[in-house]
Amino acid sequence: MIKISSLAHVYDKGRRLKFPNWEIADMEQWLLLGASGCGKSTLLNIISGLLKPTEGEVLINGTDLYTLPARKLDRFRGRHVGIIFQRPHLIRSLDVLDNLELAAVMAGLPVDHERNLSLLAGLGIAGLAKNYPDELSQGQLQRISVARALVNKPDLLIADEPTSSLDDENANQVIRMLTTQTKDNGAALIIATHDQRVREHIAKTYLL
Ligand SMILES: Nc1ncnc2c1ncn2[C@@H]1O[C@H](COP(=O)(O)OP(=O)(O)OP(=O)(O)O)[C@@H](O)[C@H]1O
Repeated sequence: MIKISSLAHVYDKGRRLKFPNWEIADMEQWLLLGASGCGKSTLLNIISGLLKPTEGEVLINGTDLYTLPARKLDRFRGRHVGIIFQRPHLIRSLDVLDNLELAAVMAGLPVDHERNLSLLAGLGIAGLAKNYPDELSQGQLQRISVARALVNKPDLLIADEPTSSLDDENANQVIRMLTTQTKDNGAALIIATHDQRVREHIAKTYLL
């Protein structure tokens, strides 16, 4: 279960961004909606352990994220939270499979080669395992980001506008992958989006 309470954040010279309390039960799937600039990416960064909020708490399975020392927090995030950013962040000098394997290594987990290949196959991109990021389209990179976020079987998968660069067919495939893979892995899912195609698939909404 994920719980945020009394959260607020102030960037240098910025206004105070305040976030309503939120409880996400195991395996629940949520949309995070709100107008541009209202703080969706900020909230996702806070929940995923990347940005310490000015006020409030984030509990993931009973662990209060921001009481952990930095190294423990990094490791906790690597094991429990999968993140898909607006733009894919892949290591250019590593091929696709090595990028997936790096996610496990960084979290101190063993590499599961078969699982990584089957994640790629599930997204229809098994043939790209040995390609380098520079050789791939935006849509292919986005699907690889989805696979990489699932490598460590996270409790929570967070996706920030995961379908914005995809055509209908690829968007549908990614939404299906996100919703079914998170269920199969017992993970909760948060998707921040403006994309109507995603809104049709997920019932619960947190509005900022
Ligand atoms: N690193 C930063 N430093 C200072 N201000 C920031 C920073 N990141 C975001 N902000 C400000 O905080 C507010 C919320 O930004 P955020 O990116 O979280 O909104 P958002 O809802 O995700 O927007 P969008 O839908 O356009 O991506 C905005 O006013 C933005 O300018």
